[in-house]
Amino acid sequence: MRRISILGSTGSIGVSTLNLIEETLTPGEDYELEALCAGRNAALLAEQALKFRPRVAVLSDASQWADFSERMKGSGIEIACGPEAVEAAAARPVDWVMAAIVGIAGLRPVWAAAGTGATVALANKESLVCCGRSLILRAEAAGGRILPVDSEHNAIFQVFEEAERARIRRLILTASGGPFRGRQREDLAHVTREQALKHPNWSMGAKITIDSASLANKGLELIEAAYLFDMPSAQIDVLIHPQSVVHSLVEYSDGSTLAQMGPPDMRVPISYCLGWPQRHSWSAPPLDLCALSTLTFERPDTEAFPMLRLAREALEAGGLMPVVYNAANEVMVQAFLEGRIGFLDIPATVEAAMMRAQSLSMAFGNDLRHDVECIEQADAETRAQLAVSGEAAHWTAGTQGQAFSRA
Ligand SMILES: NC(=O)C1=CN([C@@H]2O[C@H](COP(=O)(O)OP(=O)(O)OC[C@H]3O[C@@H](n4cnc5c(N)ncnc54)[C@H](OP(=O)(O)O)[C@@H]3O)[C@@H](O)[C@H]2O)C=CC1
Ligand SMILES: CC(=O)[C@@H](O)[C@H](O)COP(=O)(O)O
Ligand SMILES: [Mn+2]
Repeated sequence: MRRISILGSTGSIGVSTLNLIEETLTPGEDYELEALCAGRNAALLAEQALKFRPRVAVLSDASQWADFSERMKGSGIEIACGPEAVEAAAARPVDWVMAAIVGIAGLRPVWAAAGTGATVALANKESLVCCGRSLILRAEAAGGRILPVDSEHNAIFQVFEEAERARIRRLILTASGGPFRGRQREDLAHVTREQALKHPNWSMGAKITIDSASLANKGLELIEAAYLFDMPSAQIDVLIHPQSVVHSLVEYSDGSTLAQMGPPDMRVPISYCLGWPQRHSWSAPPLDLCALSTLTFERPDTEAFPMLRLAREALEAGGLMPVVYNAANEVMVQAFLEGRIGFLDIPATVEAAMMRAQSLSMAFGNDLRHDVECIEQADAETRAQLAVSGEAAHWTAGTQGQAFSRA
């Protein structure tokens, strides 16, 4: 019997995880649910809690608390509210946690879960990008481990032979290219929120979908891969693969390149994490190779999509620069989703934030002992500066096309 918690249960990954659990595991026999946590969707969290009956259900957003507690009245399930309650729920001892809160809001809960010794199925890439290897070391020190849910990293994890590490030439991350693949930079100035939210292959939450459109998602994934697999930037490549069937590859020095393939369905990597170290059977849709037309690969255009180049620069700068990259991106994605800025303001502002961080020397050094407080400080400082500067308006003036340079 395994004890399971799901952080971010009302989101795209959270719902898929609950669907898989419902299909393949028997409550009370195979698993019991410890915690379900969500942000502000009181109706869905209450529905999930009443159906799956966790020990505790936690909503972060206090403005939805009255609605949530009303829906949970008489259920006998412990309920709680606020970010601290989410963190406390994540710290409860369990065997397996799905970490699927979006963005930096996942940082403290992921850090807490990693400290319990649980197996943490990590979807929340932003927390790993900010923590670096310290998150992995924390999980291992507590007797647990981090398993990658992100489809590319899950693919690499499936074909990465640790004993052959010295003979791994490079990791190749695949990227769909998003809805604007093939466009020139100038064509991106006036793209709309609705266009950016139309991912060609995957159905996902809004933030990651915008990240896919700007290639910031692949940028975050580049950093994620470096930390997860302890590989230098120079040994990680990105290729555009518009079909999203080959989820990533590992090239060995004997000429073999191993790939993991599958339909673009997150239940595949989630089930791998759920079953690990065994495979987990479910009604998985088969990959119909004959129905595929062609599988194509091309180099990414980092002129039109600078977020990939900036992520590599953040990774190579080290220290807290990935925190700056992530924080500035989160602020700008939210502003774009709210219609306050244009698409090209995202990379321009992230680049400006990184240049500022570099000039303040706030983000340098390769000290991997990041603790949550220093990450939060760098995150808050980046956000505060963007707010003071009126986001894009001030930041982008005069910085278009200027290269971020390493010290
Ligand atoms: N969707 C996908 O296919 C993939 C997602 N990922 C990663 O997984 C993570 C989740 O993505 P996705 O499921 O698409 O996102 P969604 O936007 O669909 O879901 C986000 C989840 O986080 C919850 N949440 C938001 N803020 C808080 C908070 N402050 N405290 C607690 N919970 C909060 C939301 O709750 P509520 O809705 O109630 O507000 C929701 O449950 C992201 O980091 C993403 O990059 C990685 C690979 C693929
Ligand atoms: C499903 C998944 O893992 C996403 O991160 C996906 O990779 C997004 O697609 P892009 O390749 O377009 O970023
Ligand atoms: Mn991915």
